[in-house]
Amino acid sequence: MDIQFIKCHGSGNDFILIDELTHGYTFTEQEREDLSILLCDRNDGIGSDGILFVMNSDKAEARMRMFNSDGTEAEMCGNGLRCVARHMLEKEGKTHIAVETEKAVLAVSQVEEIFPGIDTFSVAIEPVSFEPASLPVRVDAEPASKTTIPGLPEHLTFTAVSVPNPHIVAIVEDINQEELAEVGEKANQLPEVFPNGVNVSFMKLLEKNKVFVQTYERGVGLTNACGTAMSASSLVSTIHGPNATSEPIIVINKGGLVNCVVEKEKESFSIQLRGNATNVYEAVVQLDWNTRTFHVENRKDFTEEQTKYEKLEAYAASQIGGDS
Ligand SMILES: N[C@@H](CCC[C@H](N)C(=O)O)C(=O)O
Repeated sequence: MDIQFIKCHGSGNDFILIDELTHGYTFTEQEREDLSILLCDRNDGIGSDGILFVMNSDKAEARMRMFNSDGTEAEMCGNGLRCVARHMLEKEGKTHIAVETEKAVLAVSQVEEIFPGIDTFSVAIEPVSFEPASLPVRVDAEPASKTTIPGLPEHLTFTAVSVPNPHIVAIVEDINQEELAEVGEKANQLPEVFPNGVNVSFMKLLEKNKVFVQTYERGVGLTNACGTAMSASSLVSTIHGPNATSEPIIVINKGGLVNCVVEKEKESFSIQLRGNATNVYEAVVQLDWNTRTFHVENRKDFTEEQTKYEKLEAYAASQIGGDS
């Protein structure tokens, strides 16, 4: 079978985008899981943090399903949704549309550049909930806000929030990547606390409305950036940190930067996540389903986009010079 795909990224969180809608692919659930494990492999596959499947929707211009590199499906993916938004906006020739995700139909649009030369896309991150059952998380504190978590190091306090995939965020003085990896792994081996697993982020407050976030992603491990984690962290920084709602919060990450705007209406929160959606190359996977072997053909690189993105990357790196 030939499968056309686009290799793309949001803040260096990289994906294989497969448009089932346009190409008329009809994968089974098992095939989507198998494709994710096979193609995302960084040693023997194409290598990526996950696969974005673009599908038909009765409620919106398209539906996005996101599978992590271990083959598990996530409720939501912020960086991935920007890539799907770009793909669909270009396809439809529009500046704003809606995309169906597992828990909500979300508005996506092209907006003002967050960095010179970087086409920028904004996606709504909702529903947002601190309700422990929404992650779920099982701890004594309800909601789990700035609390220690049994099984995780006692010097760290976490706030748990679903956006709507599950996140815990700790505000730290300095980000220790090795510790984040250990805590992330451990948190995902605590089914009595996190029955569905959890994405774990460390956030360093850099200055008012500017933070640095790194994430251990459920189903993947440490990634360059996680869009929903940066959204969840921005929200936490308005509650337990100095940052403001209704103003852009710059989130520096290992792969670049994004802006998050946290909106509060009565007791409800929603977040706008704004950032790049960069195409790296497009190609075709020639896959033998029987032997589970494949090779990639007809690769076309989007070199100009990469060059522009390198400037953003260099700027972001300069903002976190001393951190791991
Ligand atoms: N990197 C994504 C989130 C992907 C899903 C996550 N690993 C999960 O299992 O919840 C993002 O940009 O939000």
